[in-house]
Amino acid sequence: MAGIYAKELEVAQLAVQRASQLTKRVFHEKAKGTVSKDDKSPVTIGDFGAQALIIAALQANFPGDEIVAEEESAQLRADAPLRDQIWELVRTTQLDNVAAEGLLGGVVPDADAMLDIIDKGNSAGGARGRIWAIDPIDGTKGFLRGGQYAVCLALMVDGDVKVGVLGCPNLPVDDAAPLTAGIGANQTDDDGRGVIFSAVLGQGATSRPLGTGALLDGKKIAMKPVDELSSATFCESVESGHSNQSESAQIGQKLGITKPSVRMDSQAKYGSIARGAGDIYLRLPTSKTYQEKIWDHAAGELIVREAGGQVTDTTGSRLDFSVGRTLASNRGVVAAPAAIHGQVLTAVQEVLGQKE
Ligand SMILES: Nc1ncnc2c1ncn2[C@@H]1O[C@H](COP(=O)(O)O)[C@@H](OP(=O)(O)O)[C@H]1O
Ligand SMILES: [Mg+2]
Ligand SMILES: [Mg+2]
Ligand SMILES: [Mg+2]
Repeated sequence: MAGIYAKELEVAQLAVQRASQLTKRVFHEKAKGTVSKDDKSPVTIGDFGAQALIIAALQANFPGDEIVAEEESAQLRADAPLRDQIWELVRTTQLDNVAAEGLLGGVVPDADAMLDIIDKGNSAGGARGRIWAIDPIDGTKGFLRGGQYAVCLALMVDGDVKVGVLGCPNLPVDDAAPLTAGIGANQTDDDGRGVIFSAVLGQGATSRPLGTGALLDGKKIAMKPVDELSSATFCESVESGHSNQSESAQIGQKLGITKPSVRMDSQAKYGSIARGAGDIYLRLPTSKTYQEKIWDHAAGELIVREAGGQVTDTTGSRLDFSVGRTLASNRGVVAAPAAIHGQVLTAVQEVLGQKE
């Protein structure tokens, strides 16, 4: 039965699959064409190329939709060699499935068209209409370090996330493979790796092997029931600048969790807890001013909720994707199975309350 948003889901999965093929090529190269953005964060030819391929696919299918994407082309317009490197990747990355490649609209006409396509991701977001959120590489620092990263795409309608897709090239295909401390470093996308997580609001969440052609069969995923909170696995960012790791350690202690946190980059954390490979994801603000970006959370948040989880910020409010390009009304993220989310949130608030 083709459900509501069936076409959006299919196009989104194929677009993420194709963009992941591009990022995988760059992942294996020593020189990843890294440049520094205004905020000093890194961006690579993989980020720009993946964004171009995803937007091209969306425009071929949903030309009236708005797009909020992380990257913009300004730096490439001032750097022809960098632009050409990206164009070469974009021009030569296709799905081996001809029908799927056709559905995505085929090859972008030329390098200038590619720059314009990248800039189609400049929507201001908001509470009205159909808006896609794209993070072409989430966890760019992990991507550069050889850790986890994710290609992320979500559709919001009137400010609500309806469809979410995450491509995680370096995660094991096996949903049952538990998170271990090593999963955030020295990763590969060799055989047995690469998974797409997807969800449609009200229709549950699935995982399927990433593959390179027609979409492979998906399996329903669900969060693992946590009988004993003390044996739960919690995950957080590798980057101490992105999430306060000393507070999360105190929260873990309060909950009686003895295992150290699993640190991994990107929304691979959301996908991993959604399939029960881990249990809790904490993202604790490191500054009073930083606003989380909608593309860093939209897909993962839906996937976790559709797998039986609850996701709030540290004040207990649902994440509000309707207020623009950032989650301006939220602070941090607390994601856990619905049955224990309240307990986790209480511990979070006790620890954060101490520093007020
Ligand atoms: N001070 C900060 N606090 C929280 N998140 C931050 C941050 N500075 C950057 N980020 C975001 O953290 C994301 C990565 O998350 P994680 O640490 O979980 O891997 C980055 O996404 P990109 O890698 O797409 O730029 C970036 O948007
Ligand atoms: Mg970035
Ligand atoms: Mg990101
Ligand atoms: Mg990114």
